[in-house]
Amino acid sequence: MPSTLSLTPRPYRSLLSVPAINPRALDKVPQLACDGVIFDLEDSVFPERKDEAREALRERLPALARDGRTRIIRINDLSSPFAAADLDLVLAVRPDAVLLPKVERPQDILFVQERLDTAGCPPEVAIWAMMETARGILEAGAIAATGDRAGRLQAFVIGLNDLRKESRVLPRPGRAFLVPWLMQVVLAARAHGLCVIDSVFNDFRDEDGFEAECRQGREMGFDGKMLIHPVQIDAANRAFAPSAEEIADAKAIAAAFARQEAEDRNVITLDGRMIERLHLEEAERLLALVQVLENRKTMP
Ligand SMILES: CC(C)(COP(=O)(O)OP(=O)(O)OC[C@H]1O[C@@H](n2cnc3c(N)ncnc32)[C@H](O)[C@@H]1OP(=O)(O)O)[C@@H](O)C(=O)NCCC(=O)NCCSC(=O)C[C@H](O)C(=O)O
Ligand SMILES: [Mg+2]
Repeated sequence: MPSTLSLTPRPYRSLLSVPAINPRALDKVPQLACDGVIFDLEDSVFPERKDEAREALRERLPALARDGRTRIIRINDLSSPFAAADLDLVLAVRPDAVLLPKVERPQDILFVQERLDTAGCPPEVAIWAMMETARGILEAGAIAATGDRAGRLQAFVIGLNDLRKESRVLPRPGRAFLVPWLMQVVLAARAHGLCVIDSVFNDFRDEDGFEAECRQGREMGFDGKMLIHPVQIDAANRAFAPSAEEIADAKAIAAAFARQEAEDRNVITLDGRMIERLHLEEAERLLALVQVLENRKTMP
């Protein structure tokens, strides 16, 4: 059974990583138009400053991004000396999700799930997993399956910096040699009803390169992209939102199936194309997302 959490149409077009140690970056969060914020305790925080970063989040997170945007805390990996205190923080401030880096085995998810469950953490606090090691990619299906039967796992996030480092695949436009692994993660996620977020793009001044990678990510089926800099937000929001053509097509499909003559039919013709009820389900999912995005625009 796919996770029920993932069936809620919540937009994840743009998830900005904000170093928990950087107060000026934290100050910017309320003004940013990203769909979610990943408050980072891992790679962007020097080991000697982990306590300070945790304290900043303990103090500031309750007031940050309370406007419906997703609040995620990325903790340090479970084998590090920092993970226990990071999890204590998660239990104290209860973000929408805790993001685990370098997940390699189902047990990594189950360990954190057990910790949250036994501490009485509400089921709405989800677990997200970074897929960024060779073992993690090879085990993607088994890891995704931990989200079944109302497990807390809700999303995968790709981490290409770590994956390139370990695999030694060179960074190249088009990511040709990485695409099979990325698609393996997308497929594993979808098989178990999870969301799936594409990797960061490091060269934040390269607008064309970033837009091309967002387009590619959308075509590959990702729900959105993890970002490192505010300048990347608008392009990601555009690329991962349904286009005007897609919205018009979804509305036409919904209207065609709403006609009386389609009432007892599973297959109809629309503009010379075969349309089945599965296309209606796709159209309804897309229109529900559009509605959520519209509502967000009108929020104060
Ligand atoms: C990459 C950066 C270090 C660049 O910082 P900087 O040189 O300071 O950029 P700018 O001068 O252009 O900044 C302009 C103002 O914007 C604010 N800013 C910058 N980035 C952010 C941000 N992420 N969130 C909020 N605000 C931000 C700056 O503070 C400037 O404002 P002001 O100080 O008032 O002048 C920097 O962008 C950065 O630290 N980015 C995030 C780094 C990070 O989170 N890394 C971890 C995620 S990457 C990852 O997960 C890799 C993955 O694991 C994998 O394996 O692939
Ligand atoms: Mg990483």
